[in-house]
Amino acid sequence: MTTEPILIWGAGAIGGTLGAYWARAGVPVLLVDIVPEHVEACRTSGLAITGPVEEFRQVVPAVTPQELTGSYSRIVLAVKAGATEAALAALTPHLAEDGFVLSAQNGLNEITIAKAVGEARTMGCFVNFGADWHGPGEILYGNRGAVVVGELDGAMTERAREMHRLLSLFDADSILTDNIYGYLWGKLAYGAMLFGTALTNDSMSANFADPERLPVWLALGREVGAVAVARGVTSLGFGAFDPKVFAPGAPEGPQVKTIAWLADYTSKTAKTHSGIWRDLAVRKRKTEARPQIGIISALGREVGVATPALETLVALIEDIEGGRRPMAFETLKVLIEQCRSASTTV
Ligand SMILES: NC(=O)C1=CN([C@@H]2O[C@H](COP(=O)(O)OP(=O)(O)OC[C@H]3O[C@@H](n4cnc5c(N)ncnc54)[C@H](OP(=O)(O)O)[C@@H]3O)[C@@H](O)[C@H]2O)C=CC1
Ligand SMILES: CC(C)(CO)C(=O)C(=O)O
Repeated sequence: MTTEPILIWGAGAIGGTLGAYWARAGVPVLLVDIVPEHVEACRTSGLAITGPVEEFRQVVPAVTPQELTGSYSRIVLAVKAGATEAALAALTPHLAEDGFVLSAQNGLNEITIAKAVGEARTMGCFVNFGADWHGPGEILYGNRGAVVVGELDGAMTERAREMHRLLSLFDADSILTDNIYGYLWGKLAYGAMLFGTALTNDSMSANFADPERLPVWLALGREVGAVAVARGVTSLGFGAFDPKVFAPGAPEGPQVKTIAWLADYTSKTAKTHSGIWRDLAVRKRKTEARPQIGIISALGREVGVATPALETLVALIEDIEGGRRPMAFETLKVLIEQCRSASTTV
């Protein structure tokens, strides 16, 4: 068994939680993060994991990118999508020739990573557990959620099996898949809806439970579903969320049931609001809207699929980021009205 640490690049909500669990299980880990106070807390007093799943404190070796030396064969990338390129520039000199970067992120960062380090040095991962970085050395682990890993080409390699074994130490229900892009597209359908919930200050669950907002969730699910199908992706989900119900021509009944399930599912977490909401309302910073949601419209255009609701969603999020619109129902209402009138004209 190798004693070389797994490098976790970005030790916030997702990377920090994985790192604390792995370190506690005796897996050698080294966190890399640009927040010096967080790095200092992790390696001295320890990283405190709080919340309903489990509470513990774990010292985890950690460095800033400037302090890092050496070459590593396994790098888990867990920065927000907007930081992916900067992180890749800094990590590539530390990636072994025969090593790989595993993206523990939302969106299709694997495409960017593969361009930077090569497809053969990229592995995909779908993470759907909920966590929030609350301050240096403090992470709320709000709920368990799907963890799925796989090679981009679906091959069942030894290294993918090993990452699955390691991820299973974090969550025993982790899955090894031959269709990681299917899971990533499934999360994009849910993720687009999460961006919609962040247009207001209401919780994810309150958003999904409100019948007035239903046309938005349906339109976003259908647009992502249409692009996925046109690109030949077989989307996969989690729990009772099956993104295939949003495929073109699919009946509305199962779609409505899926949103009702999401209202219930998102009511059972200590992380009541999405990471997007947190970026806007708490961290006061740009979200992953353009790299995570904008890319769906760009990929849709390539195959002749229009995505008007997704485009308006990104514009509204960017208006909030730029201080041009409030985080409030009146902003979501713009999208509700667009989606309502589109569904009556079809
Ligand atoms: N949080 C969640 O519940 C979930 C998140 N995800 C996805 O996981 C990914 C990570 O999100 P999350 O953990 O929430 O984000 P966080 O902001 O909590 O953590 C990212 C950490 O990486 C740091 N960072 C930024 N740029 C760099 C860099 N160049 N090098 C090293 N560290 C850097 C950040 O610092 P700083 O804050 O100063 O930028 C921060 O400490 C995202 O794609 C997100 O959408 C997926 C499922 C659930
Ligand atoms: C809601 C969650 C945690 C997925 O369950 C997420 O992906 C986010 O906050 O962006």
